[in-house]
Amino acid sequence: MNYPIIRRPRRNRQSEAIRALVQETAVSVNDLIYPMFIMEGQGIKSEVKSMPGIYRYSLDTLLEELKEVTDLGIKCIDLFPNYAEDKKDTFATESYREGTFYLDALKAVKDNFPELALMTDVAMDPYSSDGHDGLVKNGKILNDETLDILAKMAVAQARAGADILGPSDMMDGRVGYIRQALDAEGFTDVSIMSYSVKFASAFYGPFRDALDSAPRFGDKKTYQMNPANVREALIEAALDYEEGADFLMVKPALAYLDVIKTLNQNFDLPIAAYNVSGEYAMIKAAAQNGWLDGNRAMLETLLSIRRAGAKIILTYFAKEFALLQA
Ligand SMILES: NCc1[nH]cc(CCC(=O)O)c1CC(=O)O
Repeated sequence: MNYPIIRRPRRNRQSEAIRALVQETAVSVNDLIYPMFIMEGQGIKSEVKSMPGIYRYSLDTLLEELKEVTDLGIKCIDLFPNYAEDKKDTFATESYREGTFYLDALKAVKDNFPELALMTDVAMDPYSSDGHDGLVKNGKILNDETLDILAKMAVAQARAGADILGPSDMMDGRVGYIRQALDAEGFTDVSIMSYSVKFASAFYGPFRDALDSAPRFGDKKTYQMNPANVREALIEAALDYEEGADFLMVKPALAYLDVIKTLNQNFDLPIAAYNVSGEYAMIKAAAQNGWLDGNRAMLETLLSIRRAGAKIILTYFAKEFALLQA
């Protein structure tokens, strides 16, 4: 046969060395934020059932774990508190009261690991007896009344040493409101990574197990976005940009790679994506059953999120990824 093949893309795939030369995207441990869970107590390391390899720590065991995590080169963690049911109330009072185990833990983490960038979540759900991200009245989630609580929470977390605050509540106007509250208290250097485009997703299930924070009634569809929408994502992102966010986040990641790409093309701020609990659980479950190669699926997943345009990935795989590189 005499058909002339002029362009042979396979030439650029013929060896490991050449493949490395032409590789367009890479994942580095520098890109990763490791979400971790803390609870009150001592000597606790309790595995989250739906998230194999992920634990709820008490402060003492968390500090031990952080030694390992930081030695592996992880530079940022996002610390979520698990509150006992009897500490929760309508107003999420524990989220900003001085001397709570969580705020004290933030201080301790910062004292012990001053180089570590410490991120926190700003939303009412782990502290709310209604399990919602905002204040509930007569079955409705109130927007403007929630902002006051979020601002108190944000200032308390900043005071405790948080470097990056992650408003994950999806109330309107919260980034600007929190920015103003932080600046008024002198925390002009504390960053805001806004959960700008957060969808009402089934993939948060395991996280809500970890924190016992599932909504007690209804769902989150009046504040989290409809998974069908991407043009609306531009509105949310533009508002957060104007209100002073330092990073824009898309959450979840895998079912929303097009949204990540759209944001990356339209905004010059660093784009983050949250590879959420359900996305982690799916790969873990399949790997445990021997249905796929967990490490390869992890690497491919992280790479796809970077390729879509996220510079930063919040992922429960952070430690495993770092261990593989080490
Ligand atoms: N507002 C709280 C919050 N912050 C991060 C997640 C989910 C993270 C994950 O699934 O890994 C949630 C849950 C939710 O909105 O219901």
